Amino acid sequence: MAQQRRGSSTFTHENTGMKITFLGGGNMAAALIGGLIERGFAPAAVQVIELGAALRTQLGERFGVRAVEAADAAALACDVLVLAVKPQQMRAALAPLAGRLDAQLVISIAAGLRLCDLARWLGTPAQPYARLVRCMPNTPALIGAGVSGLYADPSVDEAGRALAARVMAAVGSTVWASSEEQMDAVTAISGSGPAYVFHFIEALEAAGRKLGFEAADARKLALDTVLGAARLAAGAEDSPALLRQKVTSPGGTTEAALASLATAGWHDTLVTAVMAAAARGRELGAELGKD
Ligand SMILES: NC(=O)C1=CN([C@@H]2O[C@H](COP(=O)(O)OP(=O)(O)OC[C@H]3O[C@@H](n4cnc5c(N)ncnc54)[C@H](OP(=O)(O)O)[C@@H]3O)[C@@H](O)[C@H]2O)C=CC1
Ligand SMILES: O=C(O)[C@@H]1CCC=N1
Repeated sequence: MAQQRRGSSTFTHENTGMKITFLGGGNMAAALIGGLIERGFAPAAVQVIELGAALRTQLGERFGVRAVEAADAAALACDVLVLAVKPQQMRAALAPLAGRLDAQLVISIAAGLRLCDLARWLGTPAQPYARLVRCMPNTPALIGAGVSGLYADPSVDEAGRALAARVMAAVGSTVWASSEEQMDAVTAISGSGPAYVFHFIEALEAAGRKLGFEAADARKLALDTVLGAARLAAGAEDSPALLRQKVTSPGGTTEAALASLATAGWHDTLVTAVMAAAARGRELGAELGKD
């Protein structure tokens, strides 16, 4: 996998001339739109096609973007179309677009769905639409701290690949996958990953409550520990394993906790959980693309 540094340059419609439309305006689209706008992308260059009326109003009020119920000509007059509906909703959502795209770069952020199936659904029987990139972002994109995996259809040219990377780099760091199969692994590690970390924070917070802290203090202790440890690990030359050892005094408190985690099989349980997520991604792709 090739890694890229987090981008932080000003990214406006005026200086890129780029228009971006989202199909689906839910959690992940909102995180990406919020991240792009926060980093200087002009709201006037962003459109959303979203079925839910309440969500359309909310997106308009929150971000100042144009939100429409169906893919009208204005919505499709974009450079980048981001497919951000649930995998199970994708085929039906793409049906009204089939055969209507010409040069737009299509970025799918859907878990599991394979490029070959998206190309079929977006194109015509005679001509699948292959200007497609699979990306897997995560919700910290909302604060510009996401990480995204990308994999482009081999037919996508260098300009198309650079455009996809530019969009995702505006909301965090990027990693190119070397095969499409790796996208299910990215989904399992970093796409779903924030949920594992939030779950860990919940558990640390629950322990704080059990040990007598008020809710606010228990949360602060848990959150600042995760934040500080992640920042330390990100900036350190030492590996996470070495950093862990440096916290663990022989015969001390950390050793007692880590022994308890080892007895519970915590490390292997987490690895198994990530494998289950990757397997579910593969299964979704096979299930939803089978005909
Ligand atoms: N959430 C996450 O952390 C991440 C999600 N993803 C991927 O992002 C995609 C979106 O996930 P998420 O944002 O969580 O899902 P959401 O359900 O929050 O968002 C999807 C939105 O699309 C709407 N929608 C459904 N069908 C259509 C249609 N035909 N036209 C327009 N809008 C439509 C849905 O409306 P309604 O609710 O009424 O159906 C919903 O508001 C998924 O494919 C997921 O795999 C990727 C990375 C991380
Ligand atoms: O749970 C899911 O399927 C999506 C993909 C990665 C994060 N959320």
